[in-house]
Amino acid sequence: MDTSTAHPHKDLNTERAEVQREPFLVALGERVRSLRARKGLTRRALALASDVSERHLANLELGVGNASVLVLRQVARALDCELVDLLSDEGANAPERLLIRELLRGRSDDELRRARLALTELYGQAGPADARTARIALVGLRGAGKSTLGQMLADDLNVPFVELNREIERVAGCGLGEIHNLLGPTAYRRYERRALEEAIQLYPDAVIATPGGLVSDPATLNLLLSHCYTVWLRATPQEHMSRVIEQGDLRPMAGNQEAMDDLRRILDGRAAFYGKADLSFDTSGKALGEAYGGLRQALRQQAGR
Ligand SMILES: Nc1ncnc2c1ncn2[C@@H]1O[C@H](COP(=O)(O)OP(=O)(O)O)[C@@H](O)[C@H]1O
Ligand SMILES: O=C(O)C1=C[C@@H](OP(=O)(O)O)[C@@H](O)[C@H](O)C1
Ligand SMILES: [Mg+2]
Repeated sequence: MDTSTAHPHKDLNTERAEVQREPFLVALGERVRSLRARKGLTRRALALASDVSERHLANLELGVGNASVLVLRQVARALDCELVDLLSDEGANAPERLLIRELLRGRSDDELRRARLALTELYGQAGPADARTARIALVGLRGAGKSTLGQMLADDLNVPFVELNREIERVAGCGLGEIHNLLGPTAYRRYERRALEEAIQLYPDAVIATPGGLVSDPATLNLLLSHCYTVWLRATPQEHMSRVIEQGDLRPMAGNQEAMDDLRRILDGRAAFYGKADLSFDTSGKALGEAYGGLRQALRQQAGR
């Protein structure tokens, strides 16, 4: 059937453009328009200020085309907002978020940490202060000694030792391998959070060895920091690697240099997050017994345990 007689060519194109408009680009365009209106700028004025043609800007505002990141950055600068404000509704279109962000702007890391603690308190997410030191959680990369030193510490303090990996398997009803391979990383993180919530409920007094990747989920990290006295067990990348190999995991041997580079990158990427722990303890260059003695002493001095 020849539809072109029923629908003139131009209408078909318009219709197609309507159908094909990508909702994300439409929302992006609406945010640009709304930010521009709030500033009281005409499209022409914004075009001038951002050095983007009026036509290009019109397309952007209509959600047509796909503006480059650099063009978006120019528009954001001209609107005096962050690039992310164009991309997400959590930004400049929500007045409270905007006002809070303004209060936090330029603060030091320590000031931000105090703001986080105050918010944790305000939203009832903090555990009682004394309960926090009763629950010691060890964080760090594979081979840090979380399982080994954790078990020794629990025996010494005469409290249960909780290997969170086992709790995750219990919550999921299958092995870690199955969770990763069959259900994927998002499901894994969900089980990990649920396992930690349950462990906090079940064990007021314990030593918890956490999985190395736990710090990559901010909600789970918040939960951990607010309910446990946390200790980052540190080691050099070489020692992480040699300890893991010594435990019989020969996989990293295959491409040692590549595996070493990966390990370094993972450690670099996580260090600032592991660093949020209440205590950092360096295990490198120490025999196991010596490391344990040092950890025990640091806990007595810093946490009164
Ligand atoms: N100074 C040290 N601190 C911690 N572990 C050490 C040290 N020296 C040797 N090790 C060995 O390194 C391994 C650490 O592995 P593990 O406790 O399983 O770490 P994680 O649970 O953090 O992955 C253990 O076999 C432990 O005996
Ligand atoms: O560092 C990581 O990304 C991981 C470390 C492992 O835990 P351990 O640190 O307990 O060995 C593993 O269980 C986890 O799935 C991923
Ligand atoms: Mg372990």
